[in-house]
Amino acid sequence: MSNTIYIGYDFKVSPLQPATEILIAELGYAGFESFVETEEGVTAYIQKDEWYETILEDIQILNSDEFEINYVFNEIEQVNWNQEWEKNFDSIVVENTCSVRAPFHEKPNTKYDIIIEPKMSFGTGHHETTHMMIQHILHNDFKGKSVLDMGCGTGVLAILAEMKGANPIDAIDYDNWCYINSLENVERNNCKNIRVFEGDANLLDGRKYDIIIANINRNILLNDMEAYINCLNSEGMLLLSGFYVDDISIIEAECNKYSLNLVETIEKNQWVALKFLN
Ligand SMILES: C[S@@+](CC[C@H](N)C(=O)[O-])C[C@H]1O[C@@H](n2cnc3c(N)ncnc32)[C@H](O)[C@@H]1O
Repeated sequence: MSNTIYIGYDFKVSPLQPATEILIAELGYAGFESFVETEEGVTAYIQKDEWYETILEDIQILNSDEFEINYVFNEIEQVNWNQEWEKNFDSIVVENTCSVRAPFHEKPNTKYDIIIEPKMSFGTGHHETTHMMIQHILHNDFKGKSVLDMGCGTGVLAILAEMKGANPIDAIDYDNWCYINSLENVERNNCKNIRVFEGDANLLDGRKYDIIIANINRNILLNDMEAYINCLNSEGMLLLSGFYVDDISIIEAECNKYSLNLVETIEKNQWVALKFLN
């Protein structure tokens, strides 16, 4: 499997707000996946596979007379999420119950304490989607359940699933860095019930799970939904994130095709995480 190549756009925005906020929202709808706010604007990342020549043509704010927005962009072999993490330095705590921190942070007083060194992988808990998926996992019973974490990144969600009693757990990511990083984090957190695989939905043939977790993005989820649902047990649970409020209807319609019903929505800064039941 190859490493994920990103295109990074460095936007300089004047005046900064509300233009930066609007720009991030518009870029998110266009398929950009990660954003790092800078002193002068924002750096936005999109996977090269999702990128096309005219991607900025529909970004309305770039044509606004009220703001001046300039940008440069280039191809990046690997985004160093670790540097972004260290820039953001703080550990995070979700609902006073689950912390996600680096080894150099002080041990917090939380029921679930996850130690992550993200290196080049996505999943430190700082992103809205990871945060909301952690919330869904905290709210649900994982004891003795078989779990699939698709697009595991750092392995953070699989690790929390094990801490909540899930067994066995399969964690899959198509990115080589994420695969290796998940293996390291699984070990770092003394997890015993997680198997990590490098690959995608093609690995799923024949396996069955009580709970499937997938925080990826709208297009991949829509593309691979059938494969996920084929390996979900009857009365299983599907937790999905990596997309926006406006995408709920298309994701819900796809799940309804397989008789899965939307039962809970968590929303944060326009991002959502959905819980479906079979
Ligand atoms: C938004 S990150 C989520 C990481 C982590 N699960 C979390 O919640 O923080 C999405 C992850 O999915 C992986 N990914 C993207 N497309 C995939 C695919 N088709 N199959 C498996 N993994 C994929 C990426 O490499 C990335 O690590």
